[in-house]
Amino acid sequence: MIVRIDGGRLWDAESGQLRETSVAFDDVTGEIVALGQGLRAEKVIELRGEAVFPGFIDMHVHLRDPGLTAKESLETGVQAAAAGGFTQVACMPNTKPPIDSPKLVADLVERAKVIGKTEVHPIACITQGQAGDELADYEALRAAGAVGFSDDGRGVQHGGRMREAFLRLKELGAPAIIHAEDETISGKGVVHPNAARRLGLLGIPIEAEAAMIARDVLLAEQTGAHLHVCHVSTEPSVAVIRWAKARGIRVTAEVTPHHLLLSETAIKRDDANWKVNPPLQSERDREACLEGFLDGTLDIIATDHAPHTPAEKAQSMATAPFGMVGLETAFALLYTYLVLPGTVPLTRIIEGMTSRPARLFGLAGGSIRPGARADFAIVDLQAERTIDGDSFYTKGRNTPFLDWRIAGVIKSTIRAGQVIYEAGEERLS
Ligand SMILES: NC(=O)N[C@@H](CC(=O)O)C(=O)O
Ligand SMILES: [Zn+2]
Ligand SMILES: [Zn+2]
Repeated sequence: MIVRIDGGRLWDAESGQLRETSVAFDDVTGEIVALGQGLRAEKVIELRGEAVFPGFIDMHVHLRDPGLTAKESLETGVQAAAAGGFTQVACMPNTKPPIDSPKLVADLVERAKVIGKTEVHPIACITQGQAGDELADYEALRAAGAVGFSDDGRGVQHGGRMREAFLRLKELGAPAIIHAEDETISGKGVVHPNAARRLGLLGIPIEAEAAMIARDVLLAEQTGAHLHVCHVSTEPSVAVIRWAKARGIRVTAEVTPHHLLLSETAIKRDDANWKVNPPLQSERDREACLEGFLDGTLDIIATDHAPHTPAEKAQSMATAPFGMVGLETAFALLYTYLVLPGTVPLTRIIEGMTSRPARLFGLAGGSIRPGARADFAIVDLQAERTIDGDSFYTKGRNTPFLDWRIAGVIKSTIRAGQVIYEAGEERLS
């Protein structure tokens, strides 16, 4: 059946503007058929001036399934993703067991298909069991549907092992997606050194991140593999990546909403909702990330959605796990606090959440044009709300953005021509 969306303002990537026009898609093939006025359709979705963006893509989320489902399950995770306007997410393998076998990869893809909400692209382990030693079977994992490889949660500490991984990933044409942290530098630290001094906690020296990025861009240069750097958070890291790109090294990078919007100066007390890895860094680091995102050194936005149970996050920052939820607040936070004040153009945010991740990782979607997959995030940019954990679809409540006022409410999300989220729908469990 041909379905038409009327009354919306469609994102036009070319001009970076919203245009009052219609779009028609086929809900059987799941593809966009045409844009413009006067399109024939058997069914009409009537909007009232909402913005229609390409479905958002998040290359870094933790869905905690299998094994850690007290924090999140595949069901609640993909519903949270759909509620955030995301039609595709890539999920990290630090589950229990870690995603290091083709069967585990295929299971996630299959189960996500059955749930029928956001599409899930598993990222499989770089090392078996994420133990940092023996390499996983990349070819088999790729064939099962892995979009890339990462030991996220930890960095691969052994440079020689990482070099072997790069060689094999180059062969396969798959990206190495790195959590950059030299643990001999970060040690047992939990927050930025300034916050550590204020609160009597252990600090994470900021160079723990850039030290490993520097190692890995050099390995990428020599092996020719695609290096993708997760959650970049410091000024020296941005500088190293900028240098590597100028040198022609195949490196791409992501930045999170929390590292663009918050710095350690905002941590007022020992509250584990503010504990994340890499930590909230200095104001100077935050500004460098913003600059890096604006000039394209940092390619894409990724949430690093990392749900934990309320009990885990009730602990002191000294012992609570690292991580913040992000799927349901990402777009509105960036829109309200970076786009509306004029700090970042809307087009850069949308590109960082749609076309760029699609292009870098070879995914469907990411643009609104005939023949593209009918993936849409439909957003009321005028509507405002206050961030309230009780309204979340994720099981996680761990966010430092509680009570922040945001503009931009996701009204519905469409993937491959099917409505996968409507505001106010019931929670899966
Ligand atoms: N970002 C975090 O603080 N935590 C992540 C791990 C990670 O992304 O490194 C998690 O799995 O909880
Ligand atoms: Zn990480
Ligand atoms: Zn992560």
